[in-house]
Amino acid sequence: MQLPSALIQSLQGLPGFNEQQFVDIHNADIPVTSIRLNPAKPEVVLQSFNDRDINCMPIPWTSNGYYLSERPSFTFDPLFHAGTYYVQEASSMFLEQALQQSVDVSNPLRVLDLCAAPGGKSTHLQSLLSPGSLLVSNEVIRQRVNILKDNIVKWGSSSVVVTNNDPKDFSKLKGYFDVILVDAPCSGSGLFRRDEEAIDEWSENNVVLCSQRQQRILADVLPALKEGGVLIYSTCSYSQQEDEDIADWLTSEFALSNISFKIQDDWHITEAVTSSGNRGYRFWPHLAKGEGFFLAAFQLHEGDIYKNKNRHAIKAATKQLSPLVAAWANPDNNELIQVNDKIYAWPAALFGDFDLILQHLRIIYSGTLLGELAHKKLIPDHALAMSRMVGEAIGRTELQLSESISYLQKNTIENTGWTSGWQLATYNNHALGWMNVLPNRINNYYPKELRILKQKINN
Ligand SMILES: C[S@@+](CC[C@H](N)C(=O)[O-])C[C@H]1O[C@@H](n2cnc3c(N)ncnc32)[C@H](O)[C@@H]1O
Repeated sequence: MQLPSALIQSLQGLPGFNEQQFVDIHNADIPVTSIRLNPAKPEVVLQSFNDRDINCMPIPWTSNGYYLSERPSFTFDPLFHAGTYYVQEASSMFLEQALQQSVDVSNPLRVLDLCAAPGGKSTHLQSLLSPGSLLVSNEVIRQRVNILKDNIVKWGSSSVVVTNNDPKDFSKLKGYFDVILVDAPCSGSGLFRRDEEAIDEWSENNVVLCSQRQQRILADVLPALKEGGVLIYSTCSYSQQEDEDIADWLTSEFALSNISFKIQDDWHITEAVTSSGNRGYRFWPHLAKGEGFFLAAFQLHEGDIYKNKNRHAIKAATKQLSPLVAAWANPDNNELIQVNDKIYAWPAALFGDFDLILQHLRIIYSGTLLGELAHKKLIPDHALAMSRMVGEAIGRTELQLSESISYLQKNTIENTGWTSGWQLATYNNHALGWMNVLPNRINNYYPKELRILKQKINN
């Protein structure tokens, strides 16, 4: 098995990582088969395996999980189809510790499993929740919902709703869930032992794309978490960008605090401490008996979920920029900000909201673009001409109808003795845009993309 060298490189120095042991275990071909029993169905399963000389060894971090000494044909086992057990990777059953150590499961809870297909963690959650609890088991990809539904049906509880929604749809259920599990789609390095083809699909670029998608999914679903509620995040990737970095991003962007768990030494789970001091739990296949897995949990504080509402991502630079802008604009009640060479005016009263939106959404335009800096001078933007902020000292030249049309067609305009310098072209006293009148010509600054393309009214 040829593991991606860029992956190996990126894991150097992580607690618990040992290159030789990691490579060896991937090449050792020791399949780990594990099942989780359904406590709601009478326990005949272990006996049936024993009858077939298959040993069942308890998985230490879960109450109903067992390693099997060999892999039987599940397809031809009626007990499998009867939903008496689920074939599930052992590491991911650590979810049980995360849930039981972070919430009181003896209370009825509303739980969302956001990325649920094919249903391993949803069936596990069903077994862990007390009567009166609700589990919403969601899968966004339509083709994967049926397998999820079939597994939920097999598990036999009636307090589950299976949904097929995009994460952001859940923001309508504001503050509704006590627990949200995001078992996120990821680059899948933790499953290389089971799925060798995944190695070819792995790339550093995909790790970056996955981590961006994980952030989007989390940001979309978080409004549905109740104050004091618990978010459990997991992946089957070893990459820090999808694990530790996401944990740090969550606690820096949202009013979440990290929850740490008690783990026993003989479980051989590695505690990953992030650069912000958050704790996550990583399963290395050369240490713990299972596949690669990472889990971290968080609790939402009371109050606004967006922690950084007052910690601006962007800083107002009103004082520094005012002298430069003063000749052009009168941005009273606005703060001035600079993004690269562009200078914007943002309404002072909305500064915090603009800043918050900027951090979470893909903004195309905001406030008023006053202009762009070139050689320490401001070149005014069309948006300023269209605003009510143009400074009173700015010259204005009233155009006739035909001149106005010609200006809007972005044609060259003859200088018929107009005052020189930057000024607004107006029609009926309404600003059309900027022009710069030079001794021998007029530069027409009407935006090219807005220009009237037709040359004559009737053609
Ligand atoms: C790691 S798998 C979930 C495994 C499942 N929790 C289990 O234990 O059986 C991730 C799931 O996320 C779903 N997914 C993919 N893209 C998604 C997105 N943009 N938003 C939410 N879920 C997504 C995938 O279809 C997949 O079912």
